[in-house]
Amino acid sequence: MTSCAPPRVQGPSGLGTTAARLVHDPGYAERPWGNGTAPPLYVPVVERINDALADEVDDRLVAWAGSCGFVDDELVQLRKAGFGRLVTLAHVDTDDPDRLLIAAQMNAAWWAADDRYADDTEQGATPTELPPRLALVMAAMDPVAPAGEFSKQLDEALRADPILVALNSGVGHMTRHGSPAQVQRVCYSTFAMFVSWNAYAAWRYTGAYPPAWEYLAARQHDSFYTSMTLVDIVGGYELPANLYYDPRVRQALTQAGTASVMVNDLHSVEKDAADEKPVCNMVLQIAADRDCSIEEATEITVGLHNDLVHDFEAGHHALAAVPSLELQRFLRGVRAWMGGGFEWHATNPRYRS
Ligand SMILES: CC(C)=CCC/C(C)=C(\C)COP(=O)(O)OP(=O)(O)O
Repeated sequence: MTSCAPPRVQGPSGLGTTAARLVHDPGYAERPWGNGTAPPLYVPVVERINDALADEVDDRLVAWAGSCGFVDDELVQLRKAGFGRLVTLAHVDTDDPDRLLIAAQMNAAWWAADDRYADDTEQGATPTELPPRLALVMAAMDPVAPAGEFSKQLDEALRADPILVALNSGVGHMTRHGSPAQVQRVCYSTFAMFVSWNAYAAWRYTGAYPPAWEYLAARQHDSFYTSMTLVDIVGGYELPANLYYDPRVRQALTQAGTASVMVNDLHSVEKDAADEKPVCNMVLQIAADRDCSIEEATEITVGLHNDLVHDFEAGHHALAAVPSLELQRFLRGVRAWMGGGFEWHATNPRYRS
């Protein structure tokens, strides 16, 4: 019997991968951030800044959000957040605003769910309501099979909340551009992310916050890995599932996703600490664990971030030997996402205290 599975990854490993650290790759740079007092972050360089394209995507995003039921100040805040700008910085292998809109819609909707259901007490997030809300999000993203009289009430619930409408609509748009395997990849990494959100909710509810190692393990699934699942759909090609899930590729992608979300934690310390139920954050968990200052915990988090990026870089170099154009394009796309994600956080009003 012949197999139609793509070849398993067999790039070099071992010494060659660590040697990559010794050679400076011009695709990366040390960048100052925040008020400039913390050590610099080692990040991929930004490959594209195109404000006109970003504005176009943001215009389309805000019009779409209005059609999902977001109103007035919510639309103003959405525009200000600049998710169109984020995806234009991060997804550099297309200039097509309709494809970029897929990523803008999904990121805006994920962020809205995160703020309103999980993190932001002022916006109505409560730990005890989170799990059932997330169960409905899953139904909005991955249609529940028709169930006679029970479907009517479900449909009403899915239409009653703009976040659910947005996630349903965003997946619909993604489905028009991506294959079934790609779409389910996005859905299931979102659902894994929700397990971490539920863990944070339990920690915030009991007040028994996790040690840094446990938070970091949860953060791997609640990271920009989820955003990076969109790289090939937005780019207009498909990385086959058996390459996407190859352990060495997966490790590189989780390193990239976690590194990028450490950039978020570094920029969010004040915002996360200020909530009446403080939001888990690597800097805050390290400071609590080690009874050290925020400055020291920041330095440790920067070190962790930089190690993750160096490890991604080494893994990327090792995987360069794999004869798959899609894999090479995807890894370049993930590298670009990290660079664009850094630029967005460093320049976004959401993270300015
Ligand atoms: C993939 C994605 C955008 C998921 C939503 C969850 C999310 C907003 C992040 C992974 C970013 O982390 P965090 O919730 O800490 O973000 P803010 O600091 O509130 O911007």
